Amino acid sequence: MENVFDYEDIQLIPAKSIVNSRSECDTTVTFGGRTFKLPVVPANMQTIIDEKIAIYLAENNYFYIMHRFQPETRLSFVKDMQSRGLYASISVGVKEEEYRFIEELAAENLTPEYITIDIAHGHSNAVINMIQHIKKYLPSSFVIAGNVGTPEAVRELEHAGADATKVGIGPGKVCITKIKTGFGTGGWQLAALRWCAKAASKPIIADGGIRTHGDIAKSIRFGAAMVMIGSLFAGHEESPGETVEKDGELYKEYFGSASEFQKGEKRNVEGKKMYVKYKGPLKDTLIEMEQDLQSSISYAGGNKLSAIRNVDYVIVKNSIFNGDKVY
Ligand SMILES: NC(=O)C1=CN([C@@H]2O[C@H](COP(=O)(O)OP(=O)(O)OC[C@H]3O[C@@H](n4cnc5c(N)ncnc54)[C@H](OP(=O)(O)O)[C@@H]3O)[C@@H](O)[C@H]2O)C=CC1
Ligand SMILES: Nc1nc2c(ncn2[C@@H]2O[C@H](COP(=O)(O)O)[C@@H](O)[C@H]2O)c(=O)[nH]1
Repeated sequence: MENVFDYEDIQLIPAKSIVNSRSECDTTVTFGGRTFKLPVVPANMQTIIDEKIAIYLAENNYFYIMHRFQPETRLSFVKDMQSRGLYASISVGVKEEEYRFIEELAAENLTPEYITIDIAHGHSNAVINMIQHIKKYLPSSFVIAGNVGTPEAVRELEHAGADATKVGIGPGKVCITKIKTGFGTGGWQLAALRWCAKAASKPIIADGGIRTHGDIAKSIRFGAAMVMIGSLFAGHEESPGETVEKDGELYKEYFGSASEFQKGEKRNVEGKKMYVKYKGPLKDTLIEMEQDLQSSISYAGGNKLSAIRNVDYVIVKNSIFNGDKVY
């Protein structure tokens, strides 16, 4: 493939501003029939989201996807969210018991508004069958399928009935797939996103590898409708991970969904654990993300997110950071 690059190799080129203040720029996005404040979703991982955070995000018009690692709580989670008048957005895997879970939801007349099929190698018959099963039992759920890293995979999952696909195999901060298997989009996630987006006829979620708020704008430029983020959302006051103190500083744990910490065993491990500096309240990060994205929109010469989609860009061969630290 020609033109392989990643987030840090790209700079978007400014266009004449049409706003008098960045606060005029609208960062909202419509995804699956609902409008959200930001085109951003915290990763559906156990150290990133729990029920309390899901409620906060839904109540404040942010998109969320609950993880699938406490399967016994999912049915009551859907009930609880919907009885509060909130949307329900859950994850499933592809094992046999997940088929029964979908049937159970249908039998109880519970239709989650969003269902994400969350497996490592989403270009598979296992995912295609699960998409079709969900569409048969819960036809009005919006189905997100992944993860994938090629246009063929996007087309096949869309053709099977997926309403959106999630792109990113191996670019994550706690991912070791690239090292353990030699495969994935790690190191060229942004180019893979562009490649997949050209083939897509439905929305794409860019998943993994976001290290700065500017990377959100770059994802939008290269075809993402939504951006899934793990590490930037780890380490908050509300984050579910364990908090530890080291040399007088607070840190919180962040581990991969395919790590031995998640799995409880050392089989097919493709994730690791790290400690992230304590960041304070989640609300502050969401506000900063919104302000930074408003600024991105203004540099794009517009007042809506869509302005970013058309900007020119350059590939900066030696990395935009020139050895600087991000913060
Ligand atoms: N985005 C990414 O880069 C990655 C994300 N993850 C995350 O880790 C979690 C666990 O993922 P996963 O292991 O898929 O989930 P599961 O452990 O639930 O596995 C799902 C099913 O797919 C099978 N499977 C898994 N990997 C492959 C493969 N490469 N080829 C064929 N079959 C496969 C598994 O069987 P068996 O275990 O017997 O092979 C199992 O039956 C998820 O949350 C996922 O998102 C993991 C790796 C990469
Ligand atoms: N290869 C692995 N990828 C994983 C694992 N757990 C989660 N993930 C993926 O990472 C992103 C988050 O990436 P970040 O760069 O924003 O931190 C997440 O959404 C998953 O797709 C894992 O164990 N192995």
